[in-house]
Amino acid sequence: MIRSACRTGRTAGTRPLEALLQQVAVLGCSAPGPSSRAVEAICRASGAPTQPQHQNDKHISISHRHYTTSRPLRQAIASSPIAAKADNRDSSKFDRLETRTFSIISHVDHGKSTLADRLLELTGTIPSDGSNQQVLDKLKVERERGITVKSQAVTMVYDYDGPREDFISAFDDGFAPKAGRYLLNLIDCPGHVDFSYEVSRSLSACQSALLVVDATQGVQAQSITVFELAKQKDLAIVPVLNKSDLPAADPDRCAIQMEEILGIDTTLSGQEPLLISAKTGKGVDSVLRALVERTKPPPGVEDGKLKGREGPGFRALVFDSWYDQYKGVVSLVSIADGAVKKGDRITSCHTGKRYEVLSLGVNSPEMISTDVLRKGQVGWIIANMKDMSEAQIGDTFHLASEKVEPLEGFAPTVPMVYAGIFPIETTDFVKLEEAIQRLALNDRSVTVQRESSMALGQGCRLGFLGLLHLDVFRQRLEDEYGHAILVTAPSVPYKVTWRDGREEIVSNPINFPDDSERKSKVTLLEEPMVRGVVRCPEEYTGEIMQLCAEHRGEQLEVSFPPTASAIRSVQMTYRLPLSEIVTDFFDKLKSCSSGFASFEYSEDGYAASDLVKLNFLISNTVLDSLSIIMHRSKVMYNARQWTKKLKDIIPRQQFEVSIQATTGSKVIARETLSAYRKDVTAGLYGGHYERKLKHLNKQKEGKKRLKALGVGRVQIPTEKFLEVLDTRSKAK
Ligand SMILES: Nc1nc2c(ncn2[C@@H]2O[C@H](COP(=O)(O)OP(=O)(O)OP(=O)(O)O)[C@@H](O)[C@H]2O)c(=O)[nH]1
Repeated sequence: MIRSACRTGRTAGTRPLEALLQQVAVLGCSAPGPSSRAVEAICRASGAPTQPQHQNDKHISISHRHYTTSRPLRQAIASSPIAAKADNRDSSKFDRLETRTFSIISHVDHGKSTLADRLLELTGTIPSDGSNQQVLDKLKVERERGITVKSQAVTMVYDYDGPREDFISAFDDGFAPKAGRYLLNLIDCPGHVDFSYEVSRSLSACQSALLVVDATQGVQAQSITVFELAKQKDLAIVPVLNKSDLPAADPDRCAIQMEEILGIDTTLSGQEPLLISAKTGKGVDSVLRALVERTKPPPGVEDGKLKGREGPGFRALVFDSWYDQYKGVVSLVSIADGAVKKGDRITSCHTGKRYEVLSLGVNSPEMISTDVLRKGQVGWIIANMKDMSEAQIGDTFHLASEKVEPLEGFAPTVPMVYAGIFPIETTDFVKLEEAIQRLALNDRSVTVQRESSMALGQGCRLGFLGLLHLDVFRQRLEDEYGHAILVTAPSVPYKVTWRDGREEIVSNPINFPDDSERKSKVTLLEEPMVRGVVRCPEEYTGEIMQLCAEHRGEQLEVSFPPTASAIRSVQMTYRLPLSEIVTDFFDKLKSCSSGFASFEYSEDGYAASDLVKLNFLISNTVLDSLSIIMHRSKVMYNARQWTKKLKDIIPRQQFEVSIQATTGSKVIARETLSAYRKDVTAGLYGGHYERKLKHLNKQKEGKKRLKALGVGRVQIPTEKFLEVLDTRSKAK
């Protein structure tokens, strides 16, 4: 099969199309060039199966490579009338329409993805038979956890029947939309604070934002954060009150909150909240209407008005990119000015490299090829990029023949939580690093650095925006990499001010100053703080206050927010060190409140802190992967706990092993693992007393030598070591 596919690749230009169509069957239906829909149509017409028989069959990917590198084959298929028909049927409806791009933003679980489903159904983008649920949550981890972690863009066509008689423009210039067909680009954003970067990036491509608020819960912490992000980007805000079907819904109270907390004057025309139920679909049509009426057309210069170089030419902002096994590097772009079509030569402002546009199109919700992408559209471009790193998020694409000003990119993110990731088998490092790099290119908020540890070998130190972010990345990595990985306990970025006035952020304990060098080298040590809001039924107040105090929390505020139910709830605001909540805080909170407490946190600067580096020595050699930075008040307890734990897991050796916990040069806890005496004389039966003595003396020598080698010879079984890493984060 390989040989036959290769042959087809080489001689494609001279073979009849029918013969090529047969080959399409082995190429799979998602090859670039003509859209997957077109290839599917060709396959159907030629009686070939539309899916490869075996998705993981190597033969398919090899023949696929020949397909993508063979221009005659690509062109032959692209110019097939069946492909043209299949593509035109879908793509022509997206061209030359008025466009509006909007995001759905909200606090976690307020119903963004459910609303997105209803909007797609209402516009006929997906069937409304209920078979599609959360269509935009495509990742395995999103479906498993029921949360959105990655923004998704989808294009819909909406027939707007014109403003009603009582329509009052929300804009000062009396802007009124015309009746007709509109192209609406929807970007569904994550709700959790750890993914705010995704939200901010997606909002750059939008003109408006649907701010969804759960009418039973009202405005929440993350509603405020995402609202502020949208305001910063100067977007029109369309307030939506969701879950109106629930008896606990209180839209009047929510409207007051929107006024008081967010400053939205809900009595003004164009700002009144829309009351809907995304679950039942009630009122959802008013959302589509409001989007057209309350959003101005996208700014920018149309194609065709650029002659004589009056406009800025074609410019597109890359706001997402990913690697598709079949299609190669795909860039998701928002077209700011002009237009781009298949075959155009484009340049990246970031690298200056030139590419040819091999195919382009929109997501609706699957990838559909179009001939052109125009100003205001959001779509994908496949150019002949070899590597994911060429599709930089925040980059600007322009026509190679023109000179343009790059569009405003995205500010880099600052990680809040760090963790080391290591392969279980040290020889697998290259494979693991490759998988990390690939995933990090798709999630630019992750920072990656190489790290090596004496016990764990070569690995990477990754920075994340929060604990959930770390956990989701770990899961995506395991899915992609296909093996279990080893993640060290999370640490946070500490701030060290050195005597020479230099400020340094240190997240790896290896680089943190020892207690002994503190006086001479360091003037100030600070740790990151968070402002955490705990909400729970009143009966759990005592336990939760105790838990926060144990985690060095300082109480700032206590209030009793109104609730629809009869149970009184309490809301407590604390200032806590971030390091205290990156361990087992959530688990403890859930268990002491029988699962009823919720906790949200946001960054709250740095605070001076008495921090210490705790080291562990096995036979006088530092076990670097166990070093940890912590507050002095916790050092003694942890030192004792872990030296005991280490003693339990290290197998007895032929020599005595000392296990010490130290801060600087001071040993604060110690355990000793006594040697077992190997019976070196066991094989000598009968025998001479002198011969036995000779062997015993030899053993003594060996013991001395082994002891000197220290931890190098103390073999700690990996799974036992993992146990310590795990317990360590729990014990803290
Ligand atoms: N009763 C009722 N439930 C709803 C409604 N809209 C959403 N839900 C439910 O609320 C839960 C969360 O909905 P999602 O659409 O996943 O919320 P989300 O905001 O996308 O969540 P994240 O992406 O994790 O932030 C789901 O169980 C939905 O079925 C509604 O109008 N009425």
